[in-house]
Amino acid sequence: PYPLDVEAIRADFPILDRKVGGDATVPGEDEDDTTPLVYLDNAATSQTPDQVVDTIADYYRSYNSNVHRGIHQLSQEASVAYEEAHDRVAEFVGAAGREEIVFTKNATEAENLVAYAWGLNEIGPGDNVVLTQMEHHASLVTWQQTARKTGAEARFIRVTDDGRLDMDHARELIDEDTAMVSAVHVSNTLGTVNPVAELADLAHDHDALIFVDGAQSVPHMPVDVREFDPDFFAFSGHKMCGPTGIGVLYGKERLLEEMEPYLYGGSMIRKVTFEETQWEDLPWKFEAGTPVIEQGIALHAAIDYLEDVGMERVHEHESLLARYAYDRLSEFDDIEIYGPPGDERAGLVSFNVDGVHAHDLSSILNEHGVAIRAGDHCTQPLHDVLGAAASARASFYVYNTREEIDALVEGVDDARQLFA
Ligand SMILES: Cc1ncc(COP(=O)(O)O)c(CNc2co[nH]c2=O)c1O
Repeated sequence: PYPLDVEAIRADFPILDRKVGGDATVPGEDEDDTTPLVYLDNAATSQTPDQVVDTIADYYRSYNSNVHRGIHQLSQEASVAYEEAHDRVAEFVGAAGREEIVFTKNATEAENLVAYAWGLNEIGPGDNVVLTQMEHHASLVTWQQTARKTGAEARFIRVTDDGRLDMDHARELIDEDTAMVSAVHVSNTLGTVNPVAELADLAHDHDALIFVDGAQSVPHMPVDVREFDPDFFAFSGHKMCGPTGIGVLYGKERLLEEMEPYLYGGSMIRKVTFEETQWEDLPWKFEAGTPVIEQGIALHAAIDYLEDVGMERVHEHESLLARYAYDRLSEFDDIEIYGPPGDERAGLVSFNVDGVHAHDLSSILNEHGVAIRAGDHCTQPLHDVLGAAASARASFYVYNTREEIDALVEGVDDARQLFA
């Protein structure tokens, strides 16, 4: 049995009834020799339930308007919905309120916002920024380039052979010259869940800030920033049943208040004269121009959907699938699985099959209707550490089943036979 009602959840995602392969290019057309879709690429992007799609359609059908309280009913309705979406996100991650929640277009932009609006002004020669070897490019490249521009040193906490952070090395690297620690909460390649509370304590003990990348944690487990006290925290709506085009930056109000905006224009101002400009209150100061209105309202609906399922149950379900996938793939002695053991990881498994390039494996799996990700998962330096140019990654969500993992394993076995 599963900790959640998978069949009821699957009914909310019509895309999961898709047939792929054969000559079906769109549903309903000639569906001979096609196979049912098995969607196992959720770390890249999740699917979107009817409840969220309906929310988007309803917005455009009945109260689409620009926000910031135009003097007409549609704008009032859209403004309230957009502002309340910030309140809902704040509640979901344990923030104090909407003034600590900035909507961006994705998690990558959230990282860049802090690098530009805080990093370029606060980091200088002699400082260092401490990252980890398992960072996604959204944080690794952003802080690597910020260090380069400011004359600071970029340091990288080592990953151990079983895919965990080397915390002794972290204690060595984080010192009195550390300005920022930027660490991924859950690795999108290894599935490792990092000790972010311990990292935050290390940073704060040295008067450094910490930015935690929550893109792979917020969608998959209960997250409360009050439990690990990050100064900044980022995630994306499209990985958590929401639409593309929205990310979230959580920042401590005190820090966001002190920071200068780095995108200027309408909506983010209170008063403009030819000589000077006064900024709008938080969080609007960091939301220049027409914001991600529909996306914010849809993210609110996505959070309602996930909370209705229950984040504890989401986490339990994915842990069960991760263990099952890890155990099934471990049956083959020519498969290398990256990251910690099956019972100590988030809901994804990256691996390689001896003699089969990840891209070839992915295309063979596609013929089986199985969608995984193959490549470097925007963690190229980590793949250098792993000694692999690419890896295959299966990643799970609330609507996946053990039978879908069996289909994955069957396709992997076919590929092994083909290339053996
Ligand atoms: C840990 C992590 N951080 C940041 C990002 C960036 O999120 P975005 O700004 O919404 O793109 C991703 C997306 N990861 C992936 C995107 O596609 N495959 C992936 O593994 C991620 O997994």
